[in-house]
Amino acid sequence: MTDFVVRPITEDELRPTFDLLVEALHDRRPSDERWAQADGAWALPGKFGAFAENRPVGIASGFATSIAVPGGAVLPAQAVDGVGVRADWTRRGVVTALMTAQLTDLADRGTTLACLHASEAVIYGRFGYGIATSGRTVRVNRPVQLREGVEAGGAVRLLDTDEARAALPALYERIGLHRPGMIARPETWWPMALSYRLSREGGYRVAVHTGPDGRDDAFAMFKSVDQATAAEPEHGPLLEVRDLHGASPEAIAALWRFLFSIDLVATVTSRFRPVDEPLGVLLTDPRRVRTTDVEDDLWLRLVDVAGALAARTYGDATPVVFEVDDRLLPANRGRYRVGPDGAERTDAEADLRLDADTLAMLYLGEWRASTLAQAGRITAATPEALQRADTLFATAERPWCGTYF
Ligand SMILES: CC(=O)SCCNC(=O)CCNC(=O)[C@H](O)C(C)(C)COP(=O)(O)OP(=O)(O)OC[C@H]1O[C@@H](n2cnc3c(N)ncnc32)[C@H](O)[C@@H]1OP(=O)(O)O
Repeated sequence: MTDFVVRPITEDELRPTFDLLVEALHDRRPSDERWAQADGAWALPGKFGAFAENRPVGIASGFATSIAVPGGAVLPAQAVDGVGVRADWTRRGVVTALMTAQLTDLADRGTTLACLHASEAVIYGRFGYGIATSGRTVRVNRPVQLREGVEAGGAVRLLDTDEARAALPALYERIGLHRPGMIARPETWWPMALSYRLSREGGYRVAVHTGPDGRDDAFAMFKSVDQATAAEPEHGPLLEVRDLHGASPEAIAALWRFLFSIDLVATVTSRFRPVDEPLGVLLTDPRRVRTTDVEDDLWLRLVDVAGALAARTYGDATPVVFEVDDRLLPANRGRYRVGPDGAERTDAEADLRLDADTLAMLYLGEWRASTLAQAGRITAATPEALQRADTLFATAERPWCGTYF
């Protein structure tokens, strides 16, 4: 018997459900001042609550965005930005009911994809989400020297808070969704991201690079973290870089050049960088760059499998027929023929069988079908069908999201 109901939340339930979410994530409820700074970013559309005796016991929140897929198409998507269940209501099916309501609603409204960042990797596979991008943590020990020939043109300037608020949304939009996995940032994303980070407490500063053509083409946020200890009082600060984006590899390299040049810094770190970012090879000594972690980043869910498969491009190989199982959205079940000319439903015999979460892992090009088959996630009629799938789904660049939500 269900002793809770799931429904879209109402205006006066916004703050109680936000409080519930931050407590589930072991954060503190926002003060009135911080809630005001968020400036309506926790908005009504896309939020389902679970209620017992009219009090919230669970929340699944999302906002509408779009996501770039291989080949350059940008598809309608929902970014699921907050899922939490009150501690005294966990393991009673609350999140299952919320995920079912949210995904069914997205399917009814014709949204093609859903995506999220997961607090734990064991939660979302059962709802058809799969790891679709990875992020690398880099640690760079100064001093470093860039190789001759690395872009040195243009200029970098620091923005004050008001300038950053005014400039960054348009700059991100102009840089564009140039890698599969990148998402559009709606207006409501920015206040939540900037208000705290750019405050005195948040401590982040913003650098913008202007290219030789006089146009701004890259930006980064960074903050200094004290590393001095009693034993090492002169240990220089660590520079934590986040949200670094550029319109071209040259613009990104020019911004790294600036960040590596800041005086007194001992170490530069950044989390969730693209796994294939060529940072080490910019330097005369590539060993100065260490990869200290590689983590799952964006989890993807194909809400409309036929629409999603038809929208991306594929490599050159003989077509493969996939049989997809989808427990939560049964309309997606069936066989799909995927080839260099596109993808469509078919009645032909299946070459490969897989679940919705595994298809999501393949979709942006992060994983090879043959690797997933080795892990028992794909059943193949022949090994050769796996090789064809590897070629069809391969992408030139690793997918990357680069936006935290
Ligand atoms: C996108 C984001 O916001 S990510 C943030 C997710 N939120 C958090 O991590 C906050 C803290 N955790 C929570 O709020 C909750 O524990 C949630 C949301 C993770 C899970 O909610 P619940 O209502 O407990 O999940 P529900 O009861 O529907 O469980 C469904 C299944 O998943 C399993 N499951 C759920 N959470 C976990 C977990 N953290 N670890 C292992 N298994 C889990 C359950 O055991 C259950 O399995 P079963 O179907 O085999 O019985």
